[in-house]
Amino acid sequence: MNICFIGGGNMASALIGGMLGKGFAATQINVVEINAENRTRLQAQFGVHTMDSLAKGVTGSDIIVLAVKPQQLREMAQQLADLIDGQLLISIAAGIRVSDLARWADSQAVVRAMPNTPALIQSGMTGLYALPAVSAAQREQAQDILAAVGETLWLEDEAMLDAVTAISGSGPAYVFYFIEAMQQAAVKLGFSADDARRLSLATFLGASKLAASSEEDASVLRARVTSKNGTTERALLSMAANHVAEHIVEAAKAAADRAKEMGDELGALQ
Ligand SMILES: NC(=O)C1=CN([C@@H]2O[C@H](COP(=O)(O)OP(=O)(O)OC[C@H]3O[C@@H](n4cnc5c(N)ncnc54)[C@H](O)[C@@H]3O)[C@@H](O)[C@H]2O)C=CC1
Ligand SMILES: O=C(O)[C@@H]1CCC=N1
Repeated sequence: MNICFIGGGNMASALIGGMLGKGFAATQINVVEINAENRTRLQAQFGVHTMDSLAKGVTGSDIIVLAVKPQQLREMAQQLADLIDGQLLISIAAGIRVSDLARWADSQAVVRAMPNTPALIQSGMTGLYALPAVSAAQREQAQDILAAVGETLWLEDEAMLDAVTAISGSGPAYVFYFIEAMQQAAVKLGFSADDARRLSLATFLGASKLAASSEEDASVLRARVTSKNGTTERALLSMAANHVAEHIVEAAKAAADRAKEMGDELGALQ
């Protein structure tokens, strides 16, 4: 299975790094990237073959992963229309609907996926949606690539991919934001930046692993930390008074709305 990435930026790099770590061979992967600096970085970091010509990258590829920005996708897909011959297209662009991509690329063999950057360490989460014309074998190819870098969730309703984008696609940024805030708190309480980083990261890792390995709901695990009239209770009361949970829900809703808005705006282009 030969795979061509078009666009070799942040998300393509995370996917490529994760795939190589899981046993894919660098010789299976071509990357079409217009930026020369990025091509040099990709070659040095992953040993993959890079090029700036779409035609060269696509030749001999079974699967094409579209990893450019949503605003760049239409032009690229329209160029691809003359170059492809039944290869599976996997788009990871936020918001862009499969029907629009199928129209631009003049192909029905299209899967829309929403991965996330922890794919780099095979700890990703990807939502997937396939057009009805995608064969079972092609669905399996998409599954093989994305399952290599983490968990997958196939959706029956494409609109739910905007929600996946808001939760797991953008989600790592929310978690990093919380880690940053914890580090700031630790520094304010007197720790060096290094110790603040250690304390915050170990706490996130430990709590995440505990939540993932437990049958209990997060609310139950939270209650076990929270002694009556103790320190945690004081912190959680402060968070509740500041409506932290509601703000997080609102933020994720804003992300989902933005995904839909991008789909509407960019999909309206012929
Ligand atoms: N960064 C993230 O966490 C996630 C991003 N995505 C999606 O992945 C896509 C890429 O996002 P990033 O990697 O963050 O962006 P990025 O800007 O890091 O990467 C895009 C790359 O495409 C290249 N490029 C632009 N036009 C090109 C063309 N015509 N031919 C070849 N290369 C071209 C750019 O030089 C750049 O290196 C977006 O559509 C985004 O919605 C999806 C999930 C998560
Ligand atoms: O911010 C974005 O638009 C992309 C999609 C999900 C994560 N990054």
